[in-house]
Amino acid sequence: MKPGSTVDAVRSQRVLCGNDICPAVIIIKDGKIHNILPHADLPLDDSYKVLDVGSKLVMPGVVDCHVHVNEPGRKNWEGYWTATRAAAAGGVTTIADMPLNSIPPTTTMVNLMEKIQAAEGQCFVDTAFWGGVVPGNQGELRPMIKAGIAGFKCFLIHSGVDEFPHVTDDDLHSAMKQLMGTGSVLLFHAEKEVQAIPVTDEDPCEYSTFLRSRPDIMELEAIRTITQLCLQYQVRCHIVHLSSAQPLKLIQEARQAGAPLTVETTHHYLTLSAEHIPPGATQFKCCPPIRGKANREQLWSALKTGQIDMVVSDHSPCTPDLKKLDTGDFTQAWGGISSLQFGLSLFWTTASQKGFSLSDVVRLLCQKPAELCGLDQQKGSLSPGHDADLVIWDPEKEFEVTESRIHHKNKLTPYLGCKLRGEVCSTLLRGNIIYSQGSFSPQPLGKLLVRQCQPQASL
Ligand SMILES: NC(=O)NC(NC(N)=O)C(=O)[O-]
Ligand SMILES: [Zn+2]
Ligand SMILES: [Zn+2]
Repeated sequence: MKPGSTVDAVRSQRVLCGNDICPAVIIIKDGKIHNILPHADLPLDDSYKVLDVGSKLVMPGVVDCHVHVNEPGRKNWEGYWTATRAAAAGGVTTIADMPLNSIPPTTTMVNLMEKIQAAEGQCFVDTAFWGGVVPGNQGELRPMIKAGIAGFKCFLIHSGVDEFPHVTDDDLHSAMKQLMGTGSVLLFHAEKEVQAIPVTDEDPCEYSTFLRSRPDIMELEAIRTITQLCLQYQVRCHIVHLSSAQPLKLIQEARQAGAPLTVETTHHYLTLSAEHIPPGATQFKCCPPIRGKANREQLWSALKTGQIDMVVSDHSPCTPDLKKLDTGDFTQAWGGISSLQFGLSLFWTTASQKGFSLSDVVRLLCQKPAELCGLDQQKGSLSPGHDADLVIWDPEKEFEVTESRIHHKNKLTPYLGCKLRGEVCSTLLRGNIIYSQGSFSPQPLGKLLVRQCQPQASL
């Protein structure tokens, strides 16, 4: 069946139900999973439009809750049309769009309305939105919660863009007081300036020079602040893109003490390592930085024990010129890595070698991110009543990341030329085929996951 078609049932020899992989037929009604019938050979009424995928694996669509779409304002970095097509091609059926790199940033109701207008009619997958906490916008937080924002993001260090300033401890206390009792969540870019970054005459094209400028202690001290705030206010807090393994003990102690705290890492911290980043390869630059192999293995162990809750892309693209590949100067290049389309395959390629199961993939890439965004009643698992968001893929199939495959707006990614395991065949959004074998539905069928409302005069 071609992209754009709506199906009434999906039949496969391998449907991932809970911890089991079994033959089944997923019955879809009004875009929702109506029922999951065991045994794939069940006869169905002739009127049913059945997508039979043989022995391809069927699992819930990936929920990537850390994506910088950068529209409005920096559509040349990435936009909804290209980002959500890349998502669909990668089996991602829901994204949550970060409040920065767009201009304006999503820090007020008026700006949220502008973002929603920019996203209307552009999305191939469902799109939720994070608001931003910046100095002085505490009066905007509750109205944005009423508008259906998934939660908020703040930075404890320069964010990379001047229009999204980082917060001070005082700003955090003000924001926490607004968020108390709302059930919302505050996400933190957890790096803090703990020592003046020494100006050195080290070679700026050597990755080690950049890595030394962002030591583990910057994450450790930021996370110390976050755990204290989280315990004090009992507001849900989430640490985005954990790179260092050093704060894991602190996080565990805070959670054991009753902090409603979650933490994510990203595909690049689990796949790449500092030892393999060549001089001048600024496509590998991100903040916090990719650290050494030993650290990476500690992140994998923490994933295995549940100390890290989920894995996301932190898709943070820019235009190629901002990556300074001509000079290879890590200190001047944009920090951000593009990987939205390849997260499922990136994760599975290594996870499958480390004893992770396919149900671990669903927990880490679908269920837990859906919970973070408050979408777990409709997204993230194959349960009756959930949206019929499905990814149909072949976990054993190898493929190479080539430019021609990439649907992101800018084709620069550190994964170019990598051989990955796990090729996505088709992606369904509420029972509609939005992607199949390289082609997309003619119409963008994604919904904006906000409650429509008019901007209120900012207080
Ligand atoms: N402004 C950004 O997009 N920053 C992002 N940049 C990265 N991760 O390098 C981030 O998530 O902090
Ligand atoms: Zn960040
Ligand atoms: Zn980010």
